Amino acid sequence: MAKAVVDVKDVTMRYNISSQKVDNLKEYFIKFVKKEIMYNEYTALDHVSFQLEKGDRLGILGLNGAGKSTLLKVIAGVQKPTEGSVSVAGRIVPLLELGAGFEKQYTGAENIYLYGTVLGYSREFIKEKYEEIIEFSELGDFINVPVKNYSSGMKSRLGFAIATVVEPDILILDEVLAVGDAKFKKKCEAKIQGMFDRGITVLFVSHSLQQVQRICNKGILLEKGRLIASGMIDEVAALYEEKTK
Ligand SMILES: Nc1ncnc2c1ncn2[C@@H]1O[C@H](COP(=O)(O)OP(=O)(O)OP(=O)(O)O)[C@@H](O)[C@H]1O
Repeated sequence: MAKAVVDVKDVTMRYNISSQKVDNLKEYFIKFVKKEIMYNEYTALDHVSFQLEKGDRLGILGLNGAGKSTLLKVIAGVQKPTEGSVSVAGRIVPLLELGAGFEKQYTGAENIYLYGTVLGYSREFIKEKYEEIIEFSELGDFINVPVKNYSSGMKSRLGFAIATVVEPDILILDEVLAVGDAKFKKKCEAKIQGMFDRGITVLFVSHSLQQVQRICNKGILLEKGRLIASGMIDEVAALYEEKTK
C-alpha cells in the first residue's frame, strides 16, 4: 500500500456540555463557586480510524450531529482530539467556516495579512499574492472597509480567496461550495475543480449526496460519532440512503 497522506488513528472527541440552563455570567459564577455546575460528557467522535492515499477524494456522510464537521476540524488541526492522533503529509488548506477567523474591526486589506498569517503564510508571500486575492474576491473598493460592514457572502468570498491562493496537497471542504451568489459559486467550483485535476487529496462534507458522489471516489459513514462503513463512495452512499429511508 502507498504511504498514507492522511492517517487518522483511533480519534475520540468528547465535549463537556452544561446540563443546566444558566442565564448569565453572574449566575454561572455563583453556581460554579457552589460547585453546582454539572456537566454531561458528549462523545462527538468515538475511536475513528482511516487512512487516505494521495489523490483520494473522501466523502464524509452522516446525519446531523454525526460528527462530520468535528472530524474535519480535528484533521485541519483546529481542534485537538481528546484521544488518538492525526498525521498529515503536506500542506492542508481548510475551507471551513469561511471568514470566521476575521477581525471585524479591521478592513479586508488588513485581514488579508492577519488571516494569511493565521494560515501560516509569510509576509512576503502575502505581499506577492495580495492583488490576486483582491481580484479573486471581487470586493473592489470594499477591500478598504472594515469587515464588520461586509455581508456574509462578501466575507466568504474574501475567506475563500485568501485560503485558496496557495496550492494545497490536501483540501478540506465543509459545505463551502455554497459560497456567495451563483456567479461566484461557479468561479469557486472552477478553482476547486482545477485543484482536483492536479490530483490533490480531498476531504468533503456536503448534504448534497449527488455532489459528494460527483466529486469523491471514497466514502465513510459516521453514526453518532462512530465510523460504521468505509469503502468506494457509491457503496457507502447506497448504505447511507438505505439508512435515511
Ligand atoms: N464545541 C462544541 N461543544 C459542545 N458540543 C459540540 C461542539 N461542537 C460540536 N458539538 C456536538 O458534537 C456533535 C457533532 O457535531 P458536528 O458538527 O461534528 O456534526 P455534523 O455531522 O457535522 O452535523 P451537521 O450535519 O448538522 O453539520 C453534535 O451533537 C454537536 O452538538
